[in-house]
Amino acid sequence: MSILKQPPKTEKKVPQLPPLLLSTPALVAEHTPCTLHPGVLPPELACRLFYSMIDASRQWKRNTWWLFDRLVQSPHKTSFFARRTDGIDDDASWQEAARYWYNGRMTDVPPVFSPEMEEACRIIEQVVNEEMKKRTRFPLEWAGGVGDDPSWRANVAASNCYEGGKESVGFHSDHLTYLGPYATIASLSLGTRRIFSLREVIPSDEVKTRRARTFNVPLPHNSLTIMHASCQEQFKHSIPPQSAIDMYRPILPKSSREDIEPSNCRINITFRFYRPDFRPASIPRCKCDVPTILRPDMKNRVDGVTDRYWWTCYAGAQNDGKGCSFWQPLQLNAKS
Ligand SMILES: O=C(O)CCC(=O)C(=O)O
Ligand SMILES: [Fe+2]
Repeated sequence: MSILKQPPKTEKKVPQLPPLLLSTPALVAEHTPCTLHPGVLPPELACRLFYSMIDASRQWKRNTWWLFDRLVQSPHKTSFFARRTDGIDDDASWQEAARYWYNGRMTDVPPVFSPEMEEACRIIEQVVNEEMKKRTRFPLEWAGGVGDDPSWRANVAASNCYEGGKESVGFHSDHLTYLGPYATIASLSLGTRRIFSLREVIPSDEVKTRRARTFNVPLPHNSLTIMHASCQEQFKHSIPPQSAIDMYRPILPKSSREDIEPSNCRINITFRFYRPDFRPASIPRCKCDVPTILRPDMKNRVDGVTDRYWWTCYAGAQNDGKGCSFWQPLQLNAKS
């Protein structure tokens, strides 16, 4: 009896797609869960805010954390701010909130928004809420508490300073620990124009049929990028190093006694809304007795209703790389 051999299986190759440059707000909205808003602030305010953040950034620090058995440092400087007028109640809570920005490191009570940040924040809140009205809300998204105002508002901000083209941030999605699922993050760019890269994380059951594409968005001075709900669940983002950058030339001198100095720095301020139902007391602690972090299950996302999130140990980032195996699914009731 002869044995008939099956013909060898030919796996269909999924073509790799070249990076796509998204140079207009319409292209950004078409390909990503983000919107781009050029010239968002009055030019004089954007310039004043740039100068004040550059001055403040002299005190900012590089983030440090343990990656396996190596202590690593962020390739840019960073700072975290609390908006006292709205939100978390006491200094201890603010301190705990800031801790997540510094990879679990305990910090002093964070500084409050400067007058320029406050002025910019009010304008940005309006732009974000107008934009959110045009979009369908996800069931797990913040919809306001009982008797609460459901509009998006910023109660914290995190800021980064990238000096020159080599400073960067690698591909990541932001932790959802205090933001909750389907968060909206408003990201203001000031100074030197840099490229913002976005890449989708393809769910495990689709990797054989499609590939992720990198989208590159140039972010000019005084532009707002809104990372809308689902961006942290579906996409990773980064500011890649660049071999060449254009210097930013402010429209006004820093003071009447000074000349205009071009700058090679980019300041980024992300305005964020820490949800009242994701406050320190409600966040599980792991076996190391450290508050855990909340991550989306990006590879097994489903439909925006039954998506999964995990609380995981974060002690390892500050504890010689040694954490515990704590892992707990987030229990959520979709409000629709
Ligand atoms: O600088 C930027 O535009 C992005 C910063 C960022 O992704 C972050 O701080 O989480
Ligand atoms: Fe980020």
